[in-house]
Amino acid sequence: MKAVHFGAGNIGRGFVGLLLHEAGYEVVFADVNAELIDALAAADSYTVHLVGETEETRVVDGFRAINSATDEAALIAEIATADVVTTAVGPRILRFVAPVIAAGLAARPDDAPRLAVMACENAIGATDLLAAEIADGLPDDAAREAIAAKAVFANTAVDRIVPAQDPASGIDVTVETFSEWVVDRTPFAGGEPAIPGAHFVDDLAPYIERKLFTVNTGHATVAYTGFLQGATTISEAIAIPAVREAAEAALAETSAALTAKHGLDPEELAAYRAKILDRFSNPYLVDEVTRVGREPLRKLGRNERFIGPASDFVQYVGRTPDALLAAVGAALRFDVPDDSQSVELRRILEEADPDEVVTEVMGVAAGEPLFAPLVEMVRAAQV
Ligand SMILES: NC(=O)c1ccc[n+]([C@@H]2O[C@H](COP(=O)([O-])OP(=O)(O)OC[C@H]3O[C@@H](n4cnc5c(N)ncnc54)[C@H](O)[C@@H]3O)[C@@H](O)[C@H]2O)c1
Ligand SMILES: O=P(O)(O)OC[C@@H](O)[C@@H](O)[C@H](O)[C@H](O)CO
Repeated sequence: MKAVHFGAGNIGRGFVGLLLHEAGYEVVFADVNAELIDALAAADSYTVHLVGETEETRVVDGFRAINSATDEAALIAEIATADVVTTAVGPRILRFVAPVIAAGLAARPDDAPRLAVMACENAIGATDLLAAEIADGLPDDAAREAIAAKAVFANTAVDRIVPAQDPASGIDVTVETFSEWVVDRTPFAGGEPAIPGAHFVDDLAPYIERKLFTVNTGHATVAYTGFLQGATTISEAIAIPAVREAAEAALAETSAALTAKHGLDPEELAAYRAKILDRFSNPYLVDEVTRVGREPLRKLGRNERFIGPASDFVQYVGRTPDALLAAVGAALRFDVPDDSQSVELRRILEEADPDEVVTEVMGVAAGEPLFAPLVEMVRAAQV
């Protein structure tokens, strides 16, 4: 069995690549980072260090590595003969990997088993987005039908905290011990790929929303409020009482929305929240607030970790999500010169009208219940 995985970065090596390897796949990493690809190609194996209250190591070997910026022909040939394609490149990058996946699918024999395609990104419907990018790049409906017949696209939710790595550790990766990979079973119609580390479910929506609107809402709240308090890492930030309170309050709102919308059990959600806050406190992980807060414009989007649960809270709980609004206020103050979206956010806040920021950045229209309070948050961040 062979899997082609796009994005040999933190989660690519520390989670998706590891699970595919443990499932018995020969993993072919594809990445545009030449230094990383050269290091992977020159190595026989890399080690994943799982750190927390217990420590373990796992070795990944038998992989290959292809530079997707310079060796497209080799990558197309690999996709044409693979069983699985996964990505962990970031949602904004999916459009750039779509054409080569389309070419690999086109090169697949008509009688080959359908290729399982799963985008492992922090976004609702990331695989749908990838499938749409692939379809948009094709010349006509006949080409779209031919490609659709050769692939099965399944959405997923992936959860494991993998910080930026110390360059001194080379291609080895340090990760937390916790991990969860949930995949929508329905597109496979009974023929899901054999990945023992993945959990196939009939309805992904509650899982992805529970993950994104708890782990990632909490993480981002800790990152943005911690940044404002001068914290450098997530474990440092969550040790500050005001930061922890901000995260607990935001997650109380997201849990209430999840219960009202999906019927999730409040006690189970309380235990899930407690476990997640413990994961953020992991003293063995050095995870910087700048990584967790990266790309604030993406994180302030309509279906993302703040506005998504805030609008569900208004719709299903019927109240104003004050704690989520406060977290949005902190996100609007994220000022990191190395983060191009933070720089762009600062420019937008200097130049744009608050109404425009709410409609354009957050996707909330005038007249929606969240519009006025969000405009107030933007206005306050502009002074
Ligand atoms: N790190 C985590 O804790 C974590 C956990 C769950 C999900 N995720 C999600 O996984 C994705 C990747 O996150 P990460 O933390 O591993 O980031 P990362 O920056 O460590 O890795 C991304 C990799 O993608 C590569 N890349 C960029 N453009 C590419 C292209 N056109 N073709 C091929 N490769 C390309 C980069 O060179 C990099 O190696 C994101 O969507 C993130 O939200 C991350
Ligand atoms: O990857 P992002 O930028 O969407 O979010 C940053 C972190 O919250 C994220 O990478 C978490 O570490 C991860 O989602 C944990 O499963």
